[in-house]
Amino acid sequence: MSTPAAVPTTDPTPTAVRPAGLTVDDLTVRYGSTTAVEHVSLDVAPAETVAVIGPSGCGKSTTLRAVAGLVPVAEGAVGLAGRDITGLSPARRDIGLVPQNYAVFPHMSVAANIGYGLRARGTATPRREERVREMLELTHLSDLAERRPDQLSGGQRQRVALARALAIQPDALLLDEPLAALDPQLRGGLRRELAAMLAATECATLIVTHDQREALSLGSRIALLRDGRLVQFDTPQRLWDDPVDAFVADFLAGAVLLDAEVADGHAVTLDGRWRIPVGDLAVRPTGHGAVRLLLRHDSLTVTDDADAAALLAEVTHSEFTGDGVHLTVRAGERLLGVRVPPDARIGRSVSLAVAPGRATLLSPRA
Ligand SMILES: Nc1ncnc2c1ncn2[C@@H]1O[C@H](COP(=O)(O)OP(=O)(O)OP(=O)(O)O)[C@@H](O)[C@H]1O
Repeated sequence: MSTPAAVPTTDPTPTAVRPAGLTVDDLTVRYGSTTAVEHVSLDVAPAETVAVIGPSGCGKSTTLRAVAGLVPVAEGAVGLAGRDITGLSPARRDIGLVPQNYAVFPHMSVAANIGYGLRARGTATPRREERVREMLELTHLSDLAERRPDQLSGGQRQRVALARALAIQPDALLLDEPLAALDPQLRGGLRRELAAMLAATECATLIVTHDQREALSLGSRIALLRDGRLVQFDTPQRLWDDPVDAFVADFLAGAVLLDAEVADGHAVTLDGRWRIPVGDLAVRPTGHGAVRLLLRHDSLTVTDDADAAALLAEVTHSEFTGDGVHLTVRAGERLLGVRVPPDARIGRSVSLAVAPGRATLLSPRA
């Protein structure tokens, strides 16, 4: 197990004026000739949790590392609690970091691990012991205070790392894939526990994950990155309901976003190959013109070949899911998903219709 990241050794900043939480302003980070993060801006209010999400290599960890001061900022600024911390060393940032492998000191007890940052700051023993007790309680580790990390489960070690990061009462908490190393069976329970623990803190929390479910359930807002750039920064609901582009729709919800045109009571899409009666759509257009059609996994059904509004599509893949079969079909250049009952007799092509009220029309994005 690797050694933990540097822990702040200075006294906390006076708390008189602390207007803002964490701000990342036009951040660019380069590793030599590789630009890992490009012009990313986001903010996290005190007591808020923002999830940073995106495909592998999109710059999530780099964003976190730049906020922690572990990689240099090429352009832009990082602010915390009303001060510019861009040029500060990691130790002077009042930030608690839980790195990807939630490293803890293997030779120290749980309690000593949690109290480490406080000791490094010279916090008096009675206050330190009180704070360690509070953190043990918050993370449900009181009974394990004297154990060493190798006597703990993965989930318990993760809680020690979290408790240690929170013990110093940081202004910001950074969590890099906090549940990634855990068994899938453990993750659901720990996700709920983590949400409860984060709700009990006052710090601005930035959590990196590549798990859509984790982001949707833990973040009050989500920053979605692609190729080092911020694609959308919004509430989970708005990302779900109104994705800015097809990438966001697909990444977060496995949904498909098609450009469409409304004319003569139909939404026409896929280069005119599919004319969907607007009465079948969840949101009916008020006028004519360009719209976007959002299709989710339950938006389509297989219909009769004689259905005039049907779209003929070629089946490219079928996957048994227990309660049904998930078909991937090709319509022109686009791949769409449709669920059918397990006993459905499906040939090499299918006729698709919109399940009434299950596909949504969105306004075009500027
Ligand atoms: N130390 C480094 N030196 C050079 N390039 C790096 C370094 N660390 C990361 N990169 C590159 O920067 C880009 C962003 O990497 P980063 O680790 O931030 O992505 P990520 O979104 O966290 O990925 P993952 O989900 O796989 O952990 C990638 O192209 C990566 O290869």
